[in-house]
Amino acid sequence: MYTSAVEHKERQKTAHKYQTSSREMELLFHNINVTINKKHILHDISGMAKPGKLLAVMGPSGSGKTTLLSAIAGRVPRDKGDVLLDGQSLSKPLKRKICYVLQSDIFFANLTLKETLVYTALLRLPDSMPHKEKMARVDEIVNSLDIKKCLNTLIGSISQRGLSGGEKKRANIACELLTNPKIMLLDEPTSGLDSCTAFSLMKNMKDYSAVHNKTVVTTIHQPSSQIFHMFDSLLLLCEGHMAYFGDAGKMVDFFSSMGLHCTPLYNPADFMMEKMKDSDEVQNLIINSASALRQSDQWPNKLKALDLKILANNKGLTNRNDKGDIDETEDARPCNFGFGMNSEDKEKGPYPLVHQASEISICISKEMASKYLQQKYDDRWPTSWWTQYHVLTRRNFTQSKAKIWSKINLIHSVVIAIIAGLLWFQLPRTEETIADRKAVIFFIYVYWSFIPLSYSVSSFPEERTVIDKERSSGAYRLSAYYLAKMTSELPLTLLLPSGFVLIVFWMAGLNGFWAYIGFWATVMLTSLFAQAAGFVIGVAVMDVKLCISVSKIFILTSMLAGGFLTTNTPFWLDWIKYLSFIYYSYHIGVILEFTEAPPFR
Ligand SMILES: Nc1ncnc2c1ncn2[C@@H]1O[C@H](COP(=O)(O)OP(=O)(O)OP(=O)(O)O)[C@@H](O)[C@H]1O
Repeated sequence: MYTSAVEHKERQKTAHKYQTSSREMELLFHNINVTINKKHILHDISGMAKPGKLLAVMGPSGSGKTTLLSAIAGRVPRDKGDVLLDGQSLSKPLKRKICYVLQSDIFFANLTLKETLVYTALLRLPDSMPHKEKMARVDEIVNSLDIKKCLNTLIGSISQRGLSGGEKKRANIACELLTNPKIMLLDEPTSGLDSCTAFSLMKNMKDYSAVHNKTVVTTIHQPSSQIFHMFDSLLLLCEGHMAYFGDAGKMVDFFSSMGLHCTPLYNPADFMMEKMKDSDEVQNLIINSASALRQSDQWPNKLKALDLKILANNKGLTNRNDKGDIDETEDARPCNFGFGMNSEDKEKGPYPLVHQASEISICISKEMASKYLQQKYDDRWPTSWWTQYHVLTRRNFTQSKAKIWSKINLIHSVVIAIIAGLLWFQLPRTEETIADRKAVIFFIYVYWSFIPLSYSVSSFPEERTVIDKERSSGAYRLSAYYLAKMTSELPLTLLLPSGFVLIVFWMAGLNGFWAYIGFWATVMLTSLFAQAAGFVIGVAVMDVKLCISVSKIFILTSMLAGGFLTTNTPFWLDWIKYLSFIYYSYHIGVILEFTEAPPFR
């Protein structure tokens, strides 16, 4: 995949073909209000971010930065407010144009960085894109983010060493960049990094957004002055209220206008944070000044137009959209507040704000209707169900192979099989061995119920965060994931019990070849059932500790009611055996062992 520079350039050219297939997008959010658990977190937050530019969202801890990004990405419901991409409201297909890089690094720990990126590319890039181009895209992102040297390193986890914190942050961003999003939302990409690594990461992002004309919004806690000067625009939040929105370079002037002066050579970011954590009076002063800024000439026209629209609606002005008589030939100037204005439109002069405001509903509905219908089918899933199933099976197998093929599992099963085989070694065909024969049969079924159940029960809760993250960016269907998971874990479920039955059955000297085949088949079915039961418990409970407790109750009850340990249950509890899957397996095993068998002496 990583070969000569010439080849790399060629690949970049072809990758570029897919990147520039559609134009880049401007993000506009207006009067965002969010309440979570009855707590009003965001109050009328507005702002915009342009292609090729970096918008930084800053504010003290708990001021609502993450909530704002989540609301823009459509992952947190808004009480009110609009999010517009190039003038269109945020629809489901448009959400896929946004990538949201979470603060925490959520990955499969057993995959290498290269595997992670390749599987992400295969899952999230469209089927129509040739495999070679997908790999070229991975190659390009790897070079842009400078992570080539750690491609073969495991992602790792708390208990297993892997990528460093900075490398994980880059890996996180790389996975999202693969889909060539129009808008990138980064939540605290530099948290936990030293200043040098943080600077290099932000520089990578700045360069990437400039070269590829991407719109980038990032939250950041306390940037160094070097990082601060990279920002094009700045949105300050103070306890969920807007404290500033405008050019990053003019923030100091804004504070000076309130009589809050930043001394030369002092980091403007530190200065601003100090002021926003100051007394209530200072905080109110800042919030009120930001409010006044919204009424001033410095406030962007596109945001003003939206303010006016709300004002017009509140005053009950008639909206032509309500009448349903849209004249498409009348004044064909773009109605999306100048987004994509051509020179002819510009000559016609600025479109009156009030006029723009009254037109907003019309443009959104007209443009959306056609675009949405067109995108509805194109953008629902990036890949077909079959691709998702196939790639997820491979990925899950790679991720779980350490667990599936671990030497410990293999040795553990062989040792138990040999011990059981020796304890019940070549049972003579006498009446005294009937109880032992039943015991060995029961033991095999219980053992191969317990093992698959205990593996599968914890796998969903462990993977849930990764699956949630991937599914919220629309990567694949749940059905594809579930079936892929079942398929990839089949080897564990079937191969080990096959070997186990082979050893114990013949060592114990049970009833001949055909009984062996029937016995093997029922052990396989029992294992599959136990695996499925484990998945169901895992999905239903989702808490690892609780899962283990519930699965213990389930397996022990199935065992007790299985028909071997208890034969004289009270009549009013006799029905319980029918709820035990081991009861059915055990009785089939007993039938196979004692019918059509040589007579007992
Ligand atoms: N599910 C929730 N229930 C109640 N309050 C919440 C919930 N989620 C967030 N909040 C509150 O909303 C406020 C804003 O949280 P948010 O995570 O957006 O802040 P932040 O600026 O990103 O903080 P930090 O910089 O520490 O990450 C906080 O006071 C937080 O306690």
